[in-house]
Amino acid sequence: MATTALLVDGLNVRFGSFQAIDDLSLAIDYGEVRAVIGPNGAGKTTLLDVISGITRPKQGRVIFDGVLDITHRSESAIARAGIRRKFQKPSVFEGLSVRQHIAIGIDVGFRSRLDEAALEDRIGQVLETVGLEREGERLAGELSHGQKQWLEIGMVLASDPKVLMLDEPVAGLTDEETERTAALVRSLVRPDRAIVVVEHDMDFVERIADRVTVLHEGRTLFEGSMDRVRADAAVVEVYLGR
Ligand SMILES: Nc1ncnc2c1ncn2[C@@H]1O[C@H](COP(=O)(O)OP(=O)(O)OP(=O)(O)O)[C@@H](O)[C@H]1O
Repeated sequence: MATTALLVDGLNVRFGSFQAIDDLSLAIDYGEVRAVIGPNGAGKTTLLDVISGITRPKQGRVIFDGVLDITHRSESAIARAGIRRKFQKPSVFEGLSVRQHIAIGIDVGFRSRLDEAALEDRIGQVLETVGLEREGERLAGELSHGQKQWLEIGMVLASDPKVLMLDEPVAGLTDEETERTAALVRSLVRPDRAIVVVEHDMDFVERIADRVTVLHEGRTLFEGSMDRVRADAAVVEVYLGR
């Protein structure tokens, strides 16, 4: 198995005359939690958009699993390949139950390999993983903000992704919910999975990240452990010191 889950190579994204991603290269390994941090407008969400096939780069490539060039694949093909994302804004279906959400997250290809009992088992496992095993029959609209975030993480987990991308998973959560989310993210680490998290909450990042990539103006400003990130003068100058 390749050790590199995602290789981003010489990526450039422009919006009109604005260079959102500027010759960015980085490698994210299986088995790690990688946090991507940086000031507003640094290009973090744009990077996730390119990896998930929503935004087309002007130049550069994204290679998945060592061999598969996903740069010009469709969003659905990239998702089917095993790259899943939780978006920044919670977007649950208020009138559907928690279980129904997880069933939706188990994609058709995966589902066709499961009989009814196996499907129910899978839904139960996912609910237990995200701590919603007692909420299965509730409508998503009745959940707290934190529970909605965990439900969305459950939806992306349901198909057993190789790459899991979480865009601001603790925005708006209480301290206790943030702590639970950190424990949840760490529980999802596996040797054959890479987890990429974009987040502004630095204490949360410190709890979850094996390595941190600091973006600034579409480029990598620094990469390393959170300790080293906190000690880097340039990072303090453009981001942490603010
Ligand atoms: N579709 C678009 N058209 C024009 N400009 C865009 C588009 N998408 C993003 N941008 C601009 O590109 C820059 C990078 O945006 P991006 O959302 O990637 O930043 P970010 O690092 O995720 O910031 P934040 O922390 O605020 O979410 C921003 O200045 C943004 O306004």
